[in-house]
Formats: sequence, C-alpha cells, structure tokens
Amino acid sequence: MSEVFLQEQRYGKDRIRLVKVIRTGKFHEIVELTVCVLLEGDFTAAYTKADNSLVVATDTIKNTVYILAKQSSNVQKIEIFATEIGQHFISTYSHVSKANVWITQHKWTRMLVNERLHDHSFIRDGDDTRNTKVIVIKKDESKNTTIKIESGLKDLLVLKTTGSAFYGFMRDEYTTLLETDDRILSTSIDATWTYNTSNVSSISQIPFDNIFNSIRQITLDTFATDNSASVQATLYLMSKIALEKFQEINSIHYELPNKHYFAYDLDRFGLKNSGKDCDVYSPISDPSGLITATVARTEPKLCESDENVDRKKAELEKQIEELREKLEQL
Ligand SMILES: O=c1[nH]c(=O)c2[nH]c(=O)[nH]c2[nH]1
Repeated sequence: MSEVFLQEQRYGKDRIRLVKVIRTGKFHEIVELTVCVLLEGDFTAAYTKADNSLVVATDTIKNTVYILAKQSSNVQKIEIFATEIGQHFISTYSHVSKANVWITQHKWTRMLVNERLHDHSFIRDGDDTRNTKVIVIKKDESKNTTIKIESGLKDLLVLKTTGSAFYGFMRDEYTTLLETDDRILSTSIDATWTYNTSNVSSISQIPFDNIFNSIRQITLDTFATDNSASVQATLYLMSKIALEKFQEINSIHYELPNKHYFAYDLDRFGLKNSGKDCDVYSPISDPSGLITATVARTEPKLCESDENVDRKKAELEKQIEELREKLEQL
C-alpha cells in the first residue's frame, strides 16, 4: 500500500461579518467588512494525530478580528487592517508561520439629503466591492515578516450601447457569429493588482485608497471611451494605463465576462431589428464569454550604455570587413 502524507493545510474562519461606526461628533463613518483569516504553520498533528493542542480555535480567530477592530484606528484602510490582523497572529503564536487575511469591503455611500451630504445616513449604491488579500509571512524568530498584498475590485457591472465592435475573427465550419461594427458591450469587472512591497520600509507609505480609486476610474474611463475592437483589446488597454500610472503595482489581472445582448429577431414579424435598425435586444444571462489576462511590468533591462553598444558595434563591423577582405584574397 502506498504511503500518504499531508501535502498542504491551512485553516481559519471565513465570512466574519463586521461593521465599525467611526464617530467624530455628529459626523459618522461606517465600514462594513467580510473577513477571512486562514493560518498556516505547525498544525500537522491536528490532521494526522488528532492532536488539537496547537490549534487556535477558529472561534478564537473570529473573536480576535472583532477585538482588533475595536482597538484599531485603521479598520477603514483595509490593506493596513488586514496587515495588523496578520501581524497579530504571527507575533502571538510562535507556531504560526503564515497568516492569510482576505477582506471584502461593502459599499456604504453617504446620502445626499437636501443637496447636502448627510452626517449619518448611507446608501448601498452598487454591489461592487473593494477587496484585499494580505499574506503575512514569518521571516525568522525575531518577528520579522514579509508582507504580500494583492488588492482589487469585484462585481463592477457596466454596459455601453455603442463604441464596441467585433470583427475579423477566425471563421471555420463551426462559426455562425456574424461580424459587427456596433454592439452592446457589458461586463462585470473583477480586477486584482499586486503591490510591490519589497522596496517600501513601511506599507503605510503606499497610497492604497488613491490607487484603488484611480484604477477603478481608469477602468471605467477606458471601458467608456475605448473604441473597442474586442474585450481582449480593451482589457489590455486598461491594464497598460494602470501599470504606467502606478509604479507601486507590479501586475494587474482582469476577469471580464462578455455579457451578451443579442438583437431580438423581429424581422419575422415584419419589423426591422437588425444591423443599424436594432434597438430591441435580449440579454443572455448564460453562457457568457470570459476574457481574462494578467498584464505585468517587464523588469528594467540591465543594459549597457548606448555609447558602449555603439563602440562594440563599430568594432564588430570592422572585424567583419577585415574577414571579408581576407576571404576575397583566398
Ligand atoms: O470581444 C469579444 N471577444 C471574443 O473573443 C469573442 N467571442 C465572441 O463570440 N464574441 C466575442 N467578443
């Protein structure tokens, strides 16, 4: 009989729902989060020997998240709060080597009442969320850690009624899709980007909120203004703009379902509803296309100075000329 072994394990509490109200006099802010904490470390015996002695109960993990939310002044800065949670588990339990902390922030937008932003009333104006996945890794016994941060947005539903085409694609005996130079384009945007944390002395130096808001806006602006040749081309363009704008991020990943809206066949009823005459569509919930890609920054090349390259090129050209002359003499 072959032997088995525990190849991988991590555990913790998922879907910890938490709200914090931050009061500055009559002016209130609200933060609503869903948190997941998964620990890695010396937990093998719990699986292989039914030995729970080193298991931090997931109930304790949940309590810890609420306690840290009470004590922290950074709950609304999800990347920082996630890092604080991760650091807590790493520094409190010597056998925890890695803490994975995922936070989803739900929207509460301040209400506009009588043309003024209200002190304590909010509206859920969209189901899109802001997210972060922070991994705190123990480096050595001195509580030093490496921090990896990936942030993003999820379920940002958008649609445009023109400015999108799809033609020139491959055709074979299985192809029925017609080419179009004008179609409805709709997608529910998921984007995640990875932060470059290796060159910063403290992650609090990274302007997470500004980067989130800007990438969200770049995504929307590009979606709206790009004369789209395909979801693929628009995806690449938004990624490129985001990477060019923010050196703080290394790569960006988009998942864009192509939510189809097909012209309803009304020609059968003597009503023109195709091509330029189309204005009645049938939204197709399933299936959808799914276009995904990760766009990353290339490492800067360690290149020689242009002068050196020119000099070497001239030397080589001279050698080639000399060899050619020798060949001719032979
Ligand atoms: O933008 C698109 N990309 C595709 O790859 C594709 N395939 C398809 O049927 N429609 C589309 N649209």
